[in-house]
Parts: sequence; C-alpha cells; structure tokens
Amino acid sequence: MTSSFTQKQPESGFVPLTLTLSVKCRFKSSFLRLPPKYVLLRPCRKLRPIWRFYRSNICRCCTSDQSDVVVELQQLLQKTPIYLVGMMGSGKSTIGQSLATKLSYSFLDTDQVIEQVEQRKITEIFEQDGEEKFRDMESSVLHRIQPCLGCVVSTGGGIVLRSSNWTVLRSGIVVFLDVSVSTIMKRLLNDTSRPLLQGAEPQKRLEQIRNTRLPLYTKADIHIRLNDSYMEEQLTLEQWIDWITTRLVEFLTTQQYRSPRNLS
Ligand SMILES: Nc1ncnc2c1ncn2[C@@H]1O[C@H](COP(=O)(O)OP(=O)(O)OP(=O)(O)O)[C@@H](O)[C@H]1O
Ligand SMILES: O=C(O)C1=C[C@@H](O)[C@@H](O)[C@H](O)C1
Repeated sequence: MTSSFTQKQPESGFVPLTLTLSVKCRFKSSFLRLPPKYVLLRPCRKLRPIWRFYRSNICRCCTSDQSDVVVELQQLLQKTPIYLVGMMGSGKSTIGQSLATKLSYSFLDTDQVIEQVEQRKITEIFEQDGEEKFRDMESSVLHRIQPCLGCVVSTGGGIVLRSSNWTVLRSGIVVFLDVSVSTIMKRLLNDTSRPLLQGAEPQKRLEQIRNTRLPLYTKADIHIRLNDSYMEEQLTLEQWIDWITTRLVEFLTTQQYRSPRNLS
C-alpha cells in the first residue's frame, strides 16, 4: 500500500505540506504506518484518482468526521460480530455497550448471561462450584450465542484460556482492550465482584494473570493499547469508541482481514 507516490518529491501541481498528521488526528497509531509526506491540494487531472485514494485511505481520520466512519464501518462489517477480550476492568462491558449503540448492534455480556441463567452472582458461582465449572458455563454460553450476527459481545476476562472458545471468537472480529494494571487497580479499587481479586495483594495477582494471558489476548485481531496509564484515565468513553471504530475500519480495509469468516 505504501505507493511510490508517497515518497515522491514535490512537482508542479503539488503544494507540499509537511503536515504532521498527528496534529490533526487524535490517535497516531492507527495511520502512522502510512505517513504521507505531501498533501496534494490542487492535483492535476492525471493524479486525481491517486489523490482520491490517498484522501480516503490515508487521511480518513483527518478528513471525515466520525459519523462517516461509522457508516463506512457498518457497510464493511455486514453484521460480523465483534468480540471484546481483555482483563477484568479493562472496560469491555462499558465500551461494548456504547460501541453496540453506535453501530446499531445488539450487546451481549457473557458474564451477565451466566448470572441470568444461573440466577447467581459470579462470586457465588466461584465459591460454590469453583473456577473450572465457571469456565464450562462461560464456554457453553459463548457457543450457544453463536452466530451472534450484529452483536458486540463483551466476554469474561478468562474466555481466551480455552482453545475451543477461539473457534467461536474467530467467527467474528476479536478486539483486545489492553489497559494497564495500574488503571485497572484504580477502577476496581472498591469492587468485590471479581472473585480472582479478592485475596491479598490484588495488584500482584492482576499482574500475574495479565502476564499469563498476554500471549492469548494478543491473538486478537485488533490490539487497543495506549501504553500510558495517565492517558488511559484521561480518555473519554467517546474517544475510546472513536479509536476502536477507526481501528476496525483500518483492519477491514487492509489485508489483515482474514475473510471469509464462518458466519453460518
Ligand atoms: N474508559 C473508562 N474510563 C473510566 N472508567 C471505566 C472505563 N471503562 C470502564 N470503566 C469502569 O471500570 C469498571 C470496570 O469496567 P467494565 O465492567 O466495563 O470492565 P470489564 O472489562 O467488562 O470487566 P469484567 O471482565 O470483569 O466484566 C467499571 O466501574 C467502569 O465504570
Ligand atoms: O478474568 C477473569 O478470569 C474473570 C473476569 C470476569 O469477567 C469474570 O468472568 C470472572 O470474574 C473471571
């Protein structure tokens, strides 16, 4: 995709603008792979198709507003399910609900479905039946909701542990919300609903869990990561959603998309 065009020196008809796109775009990471050197303001007729391609593929983030991106994404998705994975407290349920609303998708949370089916809280299930039994329930719910066309599914933090779950996850687009342990600790400071964090030294436990699961989480199609806990806390929900939608469009319009998916 990096056409020789982007490396060209300015010629007549080009107005060189050494714009740093990061000034205009909120999230550098989604398009820094194709940094344009020159922006064509008055392209000659021969170059107009290239310019159109350039504008729609490289400067999407700068030239369109988010509603354009959402419409484009809906068309690209064709109801393909989106599975959010990540650590407890990474925001899968919170972000999932908003993302679903934005895309006119339905929203499902595997933890909530388990609690409704079992008529028990997850902490009670862990206490009474143990973690393995909970994992069976989680797996069963995930398989039963398939194919969840037009759904954003917020999954339990441990869904990635069972390889059989990946056959379902792979029927959609898997998005890993990677939030730092320090941010999770702040979010879940007074929370008692996550059984795995109820022992002593919850931060140490979170770090252990994250380290063990990271190779599994990173099997996701899209990895959403800021690498900066201060920024993580500053980002509004709307900004998280804009970022994810932009990354989804990018994913679906590049060769990263492993179509066709098994949606039957
Ligand atoms: N972007 C955010 N900014 C600030 N707080 C957030 C954000 N996302 C989630 N939270 C808060 O963090 C807590 C956990 O969020 P949420 O339940 O969405 O995480 P989760 O990934 O679904 O967790 P779990 O896997 O344990 O269900 C909630 O109190 C929520 O309000
Ligand atoms: O990370 C985990 O293993 C868990 C995360 C939550 O979503 C719940 O599924 C449960 O508390 C276990």
